[in-house]
Amino acid sequence: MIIKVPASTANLGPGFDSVGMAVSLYLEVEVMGVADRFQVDHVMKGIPHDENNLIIQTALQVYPGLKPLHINVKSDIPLAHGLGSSSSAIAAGIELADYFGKLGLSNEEKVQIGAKIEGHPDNMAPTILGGLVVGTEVGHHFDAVSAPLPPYTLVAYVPNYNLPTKKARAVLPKELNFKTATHGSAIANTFVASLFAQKYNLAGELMEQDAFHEPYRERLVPELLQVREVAHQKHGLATYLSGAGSTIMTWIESEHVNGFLSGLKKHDLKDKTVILQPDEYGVQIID
Ligand SMILES: Nc1ncnc2c1ncn2[C@@H]1O[C@H](COP(=O)(O)OP(=O)(O)OP(=O)(O)O)[C@@H](O)[C@H]1O
Ligand SMILES: N[C@@H](CCO)C(=O)O
Repeated sequence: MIIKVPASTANLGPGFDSVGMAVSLYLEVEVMGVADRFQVDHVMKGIPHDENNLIIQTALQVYPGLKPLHINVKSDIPLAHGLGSSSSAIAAGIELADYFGKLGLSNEEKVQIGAKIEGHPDNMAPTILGGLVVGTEVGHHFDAVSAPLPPYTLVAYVPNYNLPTKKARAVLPKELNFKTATHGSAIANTFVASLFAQKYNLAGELMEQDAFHEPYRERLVPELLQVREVAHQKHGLATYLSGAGSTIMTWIESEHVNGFLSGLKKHDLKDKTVILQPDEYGVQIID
């Protein structure tokens, strides 16, 4: 059995902690068989190979009766770079638990469990459900609504430094004043409405008007404004900090991708770029 889990891009500007989209980079977990102790084969630096691995930790949390397994993990998702690697690992763990524990979890239950472990649902929901998802938890109940898939290619500019979510959340303010909060919320509301109405020019404009996190995180990822500037010159729809960073995401029509990539190089923005598409399927089990 192989569990195939997409990466995700969260926030999309003003949708802090509530909007995210699955994208076409993947984590694959192949179950090799039962074993005497948990064994996780992979080539990711600094990631445990035993029961301390996040995938196994999650599986054991969801189904404590899980017997030791030997699994092989392959991943294209860079760690701590704002592409939801931890949510993808957690989603894989939930699937392992569901499969071997015969738990029969619904997608909604999986999102609920994952969001609790991750702490916020904006990566978990699209990772599990696929597509572009808007969601929140109120009380102990999680609600997610899927929006139409946007007809854009995504260019991820992946700086060669990582940015753990914990560090990127530590620079956020503890409080916002009332005026900033209500205006930020109005921007986010109108942004979400424009996604559902498929009014992408308006969505693009509002994606660059976040008041909740980018103003505070810009100094951690100074390339954000530079990449955005190039995107404006090269027909990009919008550029935002993907998740907690460090990846900078640009939505752009496919015919303009090459021009944008050349523009980045010309402006000495030479870190890795990855061309992505929205993933509409979410986590999949391949028998
Ligand atoms: N495939 C994996 N196997 C085990 N642990 C993983 C795996 N992928 C990610 N992790 C854990 O998650 C951590 C990264 O989580 P973090 O929330 O900081 O960033 P991210 O999820 O990549 O980005 P963001 O949340 O901003 O989208 C890694 O340092 C590692 O501890
Ligand atoms: N919404 C989260 C995504 C990263 O996990 C943040 O921006 O901190």
